Amino acid sequence: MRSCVGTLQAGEAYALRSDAPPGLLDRLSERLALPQRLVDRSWLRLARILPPVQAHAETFRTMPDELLRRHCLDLRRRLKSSRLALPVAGEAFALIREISRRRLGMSHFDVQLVGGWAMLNGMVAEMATGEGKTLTATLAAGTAALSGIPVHVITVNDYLAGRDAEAMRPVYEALGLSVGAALTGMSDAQRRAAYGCDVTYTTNKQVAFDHLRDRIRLRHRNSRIGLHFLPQDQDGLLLRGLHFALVDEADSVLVDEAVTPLIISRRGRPVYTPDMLDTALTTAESLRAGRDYCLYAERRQVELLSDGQQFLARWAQDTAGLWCNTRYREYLILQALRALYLYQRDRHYLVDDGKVQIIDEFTGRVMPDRSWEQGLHQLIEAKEGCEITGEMETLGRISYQRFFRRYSMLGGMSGTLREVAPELRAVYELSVAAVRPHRPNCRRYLPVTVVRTEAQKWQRVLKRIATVHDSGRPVLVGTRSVAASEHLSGLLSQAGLEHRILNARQDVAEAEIIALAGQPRQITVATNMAGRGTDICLGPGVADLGGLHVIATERHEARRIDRQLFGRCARQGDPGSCEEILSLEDELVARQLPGWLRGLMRPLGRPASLLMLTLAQRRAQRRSYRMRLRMQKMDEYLENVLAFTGRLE
Ligand SMILES: Nc1ncnc2c1ncn2[C@@H]1O[C@H](COP(=O)(O)OP(=O)(O)OP(=O)(O)O)[C@@H](O)[C@H]1O
Repeated sequence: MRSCVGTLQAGEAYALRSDAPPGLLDRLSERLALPQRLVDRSWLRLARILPPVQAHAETFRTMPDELLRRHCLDLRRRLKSSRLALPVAGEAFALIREISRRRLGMSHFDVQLVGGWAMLNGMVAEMATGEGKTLTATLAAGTAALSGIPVHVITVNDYLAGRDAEAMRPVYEALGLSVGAALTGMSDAQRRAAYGCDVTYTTNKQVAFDHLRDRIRLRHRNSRIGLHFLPQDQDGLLLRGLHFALVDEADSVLVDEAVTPLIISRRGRPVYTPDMLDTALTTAESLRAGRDYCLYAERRQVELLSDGQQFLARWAQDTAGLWCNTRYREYLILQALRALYLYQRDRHYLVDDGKVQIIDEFTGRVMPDRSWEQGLHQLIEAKEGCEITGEMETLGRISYQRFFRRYSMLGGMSGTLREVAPELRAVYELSVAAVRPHRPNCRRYLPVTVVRTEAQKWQRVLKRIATVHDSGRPVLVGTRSVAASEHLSGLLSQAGLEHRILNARQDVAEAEIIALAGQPRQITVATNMAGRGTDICLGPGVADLGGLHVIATERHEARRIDRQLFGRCARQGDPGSCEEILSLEDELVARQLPGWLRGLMRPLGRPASLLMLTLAQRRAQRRSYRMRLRMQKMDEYLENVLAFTGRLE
């Protein structure tokens, strides 16, 4: 086996592609392109991988292990010289398939071969949830790595990255390839070793931060020539450059998460004293909504009205110091209003061990290193009675859009890509290939239930859980916040229904909870942590009873995320069912639709309620899209401005 550690050598290039933003034509095509047009035409072209794989299948099947290993060495040489051309790549796919059959007991299906070929050709493969993307990725990652290209397999969280690296390790090792995982909490040396492997499993946050750290270290040699001739002492670098990235859950990583720039910062001294923060909070509390200020929950913004400004001006006459400065005073009070009314404990953040920890809205996990900017974090700390930390000072900044454009080769996969196909094309020059399912999907969608109040909703949910539980089937209930999952857990305990709960507060036993979630009569309540990527295997006899039943208790900002939750059931042709039990008091509706519209439509019954929910979701999706565009423009602006004043990485 090859050595696992291969840090960057002096004189070796730190591979990087130009990250120039897309031009006018790309933007135009994003506006005009219909998702379907981008998606479907590729199937026939991609299916050309099947004949060469079949041609080698029989030979490899009868080859003893030792001979297969020797053949592997020969193939590596030919892959390098052929630059991943179809016949040799087909042979590599056949070899990986045979090794996977021997080591994992799973032989890639034809549709997975097509998916793997799409990824190797720089496309994102849309394969339905449960179609086996983890195994499919070994084809593209293994073939590229055999040809000498370092591969990063990138996913959304540490649990999935670690799980996939371990699950697929036997295949890579039998191919003579080293495999590592670069995860949160590892030392620099451990992560460097992981990036030195032929195939590295990691998360988008980890790899982008590590690249940003490298760039900060290389700040004085940002030119492409400078990166080609690294001096001897550059062994402090973590990565070997950005060669080939295979992005799992590509819509989440490349689209949803692209609204937040990655910032490396260092904790500075506190800007505000605890007294100042307390004063800001008590003064903000004495203002009245509607008269002094207006809350815009969907944008998480507050506007100070003229009555509020006058009230603060009068109040400031009796104070001293910075409060006498109008701009400063109004700014801090606005931040205090946001901290008080727009950021909720157990929904947007947790208080753990006396610290405020932000919850990632998409993954449901805590982000231990993150903090809000411009006094907001400190105001929330004061609100919760925590110790006040210092403000963060920015050392380096990069957007995901810019980061992923720097890979020499980019491919990916997800179950939910259609809606974002034009955006992927315009921003990353990626096309989507729709891969057919291996077996027809047996998922049953039960009718949506919409009730008026939250209390009614939880009663319905409880009733449904009890009914499905009595039938012997396992149930997975998805909630949008830690608070909601704990509320439902309380109700279940009162009703004497044994259950398990998976959320940002209780993530230690994640693998064990997931392993049990498909067993007969099991009830699992989970936030988004049990969304993407989670593979719930059915226990004995469960398929005969109808498989896993999924209940969604709230809609997400994007329909794609709801579909990911439904995708936990009915995988690989298994039976399974899902339903939504929603209320008109759910946050999505309250945030996205004005009160008058909700009042007008409420008496009109179920069709109007459903329409409201769809409208609310559409508005939220459009808003996120606009935010991403703004983020991209901001990125371009910063790049232009900093070209004169010094770069931020
Ligand atoms: N070729 C195969 N033969 C047998 N089982 C397979 C094969 N491919 C995948 N599986 C099984 O199918 C299940 C689903 O696989 P996996 O979790 O990779 O799906 P996925 O497409 O990544 O799902 P999601 O979209 O939810 O992330 C796993 O239990 C896996 O072992």
